[in-house]
Amino acid sequence: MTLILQYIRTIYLSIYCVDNILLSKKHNTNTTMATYDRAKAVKEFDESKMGVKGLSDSGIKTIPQIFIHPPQTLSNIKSSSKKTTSIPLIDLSNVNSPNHRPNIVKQIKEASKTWGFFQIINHNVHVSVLDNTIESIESFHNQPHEIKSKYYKREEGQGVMYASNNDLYRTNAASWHDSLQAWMAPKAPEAEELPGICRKEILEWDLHGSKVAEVVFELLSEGLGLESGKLNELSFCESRAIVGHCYPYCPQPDLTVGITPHTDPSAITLLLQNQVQGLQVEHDGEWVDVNPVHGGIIVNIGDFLQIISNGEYTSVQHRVLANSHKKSRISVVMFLNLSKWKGEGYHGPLPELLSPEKPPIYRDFTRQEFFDNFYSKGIDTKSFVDKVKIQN
Ligand SMILES: O=C(O)CCC(=O)C(=O)O
Ligand SMILES: [Fe+2]
Repeated sequence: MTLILQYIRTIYLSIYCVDNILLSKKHNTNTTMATYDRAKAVKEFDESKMGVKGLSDSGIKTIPQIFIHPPQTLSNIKSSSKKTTSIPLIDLSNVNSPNHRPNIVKQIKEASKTWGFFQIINHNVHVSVLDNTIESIESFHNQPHEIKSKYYKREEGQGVMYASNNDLYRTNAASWHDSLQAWMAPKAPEAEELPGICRKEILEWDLHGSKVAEVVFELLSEGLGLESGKLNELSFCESRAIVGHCYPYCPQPDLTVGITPHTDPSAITLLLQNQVQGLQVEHDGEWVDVNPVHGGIIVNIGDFLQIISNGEYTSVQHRVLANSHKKSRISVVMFLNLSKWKGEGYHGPLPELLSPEKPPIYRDFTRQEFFDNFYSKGIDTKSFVDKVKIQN
């Protein structure tokens, strides 16, 4: 995923914006109109720098062809999600109480195994911090074209970016969302490049979110029967990327998607969302809605943790439907990633988890291999996990 690409190239913080032109060029979908020049249409859209929000605000009644997904992506887009089920809700209020902690660890372990997703409440971050972060991302996306377009960049490796159809989310058709992305790291000089309109709030959430992530990693370590600090030793919390998505109203939500099904390459991801529904998680072969819980923080397991936990935890596919509500859907995602620049070395299932009864189900791999993989592919497949899986 391009997150990882950025990760390779940008040690410190940057914000960027990209679109899926490059991929669109590679994956020109067949079209019934022989005259339709997809690459040209994508280029024009990109050069307009208006983003999906701009298109939506212009009052269009039909979406441009570049956003129309092939039937295979759309076939189950309307599949009714189980209304009675939802991802586990875990209350962290007594997380430091020796009486309650084992039960919380048990819940986290179970959720990470069966769902790959859970939602935490009473996590010690004031709800106003979460609300302000979401609102500031919304304000960024609501800015007039003249201001927002200054941040619009699509070349990889560039610093500041606001995104339309970020190529993190590339697929063979554009998806109906814009993003603003920030790389966070200690002493990041590029923090100055964050747009003024959401800078303060992003930095605030970065501070609190990192602490939440540390606690979650402790609980996940304990769930694996490891020392509490084991996963934090791998310093995922030092390599953070924050992405502020905006899914504006889509006039034809049955023809496109907000984000195509994918798993995250991170160790874990923290996600905030406003009250507009759209995120779905695959569970038992069905798509289940992730209902907004005010003040909740959604956590999901990424591919990297699935591998190093030797499959104890699961990185699960999720997607976002195109937004049929008039109000924009906003989500703020914090990826806690493997650090590219922390030396060389091999990764793979943690040796502490292996025994003759529990042999490794994934082989070891180098950091380079991990990053090269995400550099070269989109987010639509889970190929790295499949690639390192030991076949027997
Ligand atoms: O917007 C969302 O709720 C999901 C975003 C997501 O899956 C991602 O950025 O990887
Ligand atoms: Fe994701």
